[in-house]
Amino acid sequence: MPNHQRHRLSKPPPPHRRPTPRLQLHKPSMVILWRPLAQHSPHHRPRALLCGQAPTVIEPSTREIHGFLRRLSKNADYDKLQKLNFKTMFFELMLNIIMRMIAGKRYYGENVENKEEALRFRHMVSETFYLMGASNFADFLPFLRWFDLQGLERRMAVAHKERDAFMQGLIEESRERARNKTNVNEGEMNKMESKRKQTLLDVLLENQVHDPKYYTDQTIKGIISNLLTAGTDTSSATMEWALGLLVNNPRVLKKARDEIDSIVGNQRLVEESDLTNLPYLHCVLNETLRHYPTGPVVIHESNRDCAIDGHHVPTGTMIFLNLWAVHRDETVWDKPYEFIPERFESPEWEKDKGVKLVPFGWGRRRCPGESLAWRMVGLSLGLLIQCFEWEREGEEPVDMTEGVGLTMPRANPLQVMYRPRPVMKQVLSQL
Ligand code: HEM
Repeated sequence: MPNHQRHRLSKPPPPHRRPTPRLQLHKPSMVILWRPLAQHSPHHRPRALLCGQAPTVIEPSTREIHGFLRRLSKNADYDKLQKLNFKTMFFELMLNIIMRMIAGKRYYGENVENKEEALRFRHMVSETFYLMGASNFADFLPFLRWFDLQGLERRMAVAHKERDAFMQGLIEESRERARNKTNVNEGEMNKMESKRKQTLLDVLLENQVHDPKYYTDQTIKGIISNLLTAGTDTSSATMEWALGLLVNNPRVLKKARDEIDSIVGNQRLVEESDLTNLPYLHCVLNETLRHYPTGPVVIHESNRDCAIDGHHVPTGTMIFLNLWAVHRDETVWDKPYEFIPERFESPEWEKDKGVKLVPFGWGRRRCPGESLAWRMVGLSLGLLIQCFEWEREGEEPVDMTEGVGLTMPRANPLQVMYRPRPVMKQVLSQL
């Protein structure tokens, strides 16, 4: 940790008053500690929503990923490698998956139902993500807020209003559908239901009926916004890093493909239920998230006095945890800068799980979307490996420079050579 940051830690109290250390962190993992901090409410949070609603999630995401494969293979040449610039492709894929889960809608790519609504959504997303990553001088010198020199405060207010109106529109639509459902007879209802799966919004509005004080419209809008902002960028950036790493490491790519070929074969596509039988793919994802944790800095607050590395940390201290540094700590990892998925194959690794590798954070604020991320990213990556050949453009490795942003974006869009695998031609033609 740089000295200018270290001196901000308060001095440890005398040994007899030192509390037992609660956070066991390696040196480079601590960045900044300071206090005090505005209290946030530890109110009950509906974590179970992401784990418990699996059936509504799986099917739309699989369909969405199949659509993505179709687009990649449609006009591709099976005999010749061609260049592919991913630009925002994975980001749009993840947004479509998550919006299908939330509201049964997709706003990117082919067959978008409501073009005008899609345009509004896309504008809202690009503005939100821009503002999330923008550096506001007023955060460091609060009096500057009065002048709003960068115009960010005004833009944030406008964006918030637009987002709120958009989300409220989705809530009203879902509410209207629920109302119609209660007004039709059973036969008609079965027909309607077979067309449309229950969405997360439907579930949240059902909860509102039972617990209106907690599930207000405001809370529901907050939950949706949170899922959209926390779940899309992180997952799509992980996909981009994973594919870049694989293209730069053909040995690993081949091993992952051999595993898929031997377990799943070439007569059908990888399915979500296959993921548990593909341990090497799992290792590849672990190693990707070790190199590029797409939530690289996690912010927690100490809820009681504790000690970190001998320094007293009082209650209410805001703690910045640098996961990127934890994952590259030479005292913890063997050859931390090399891409070696095999390191997660050793039985030793089982003991260190959740201690050395923490891309989803830990504790009660740990990422609630972890299992969804594993399924979305694991399935997408598995299918890309199964269906296509991937190579770098020339002799030079794919550029892996890290850009600036909250979720460790690439500095430059991922650009690789690809072609559909001839052995998968029949399966791909049926998509
Ligand atoms: C590879 C993909 C992902 C990574 C690396 C990731 C990583 C993280 C990390 C590091 C945190 C902070 C945890 C902490 O404070 O200890 C977090 C929080 C969160 N994540 Fe994820 N995440 C991913 C995907 C998702 C997905 C798919 C969703 C849901 C759609 C999601 C929803 C959330 C939410 C709502 C929070 C905030 C939790 C809170 O504040 O208590 N994440 N994520």
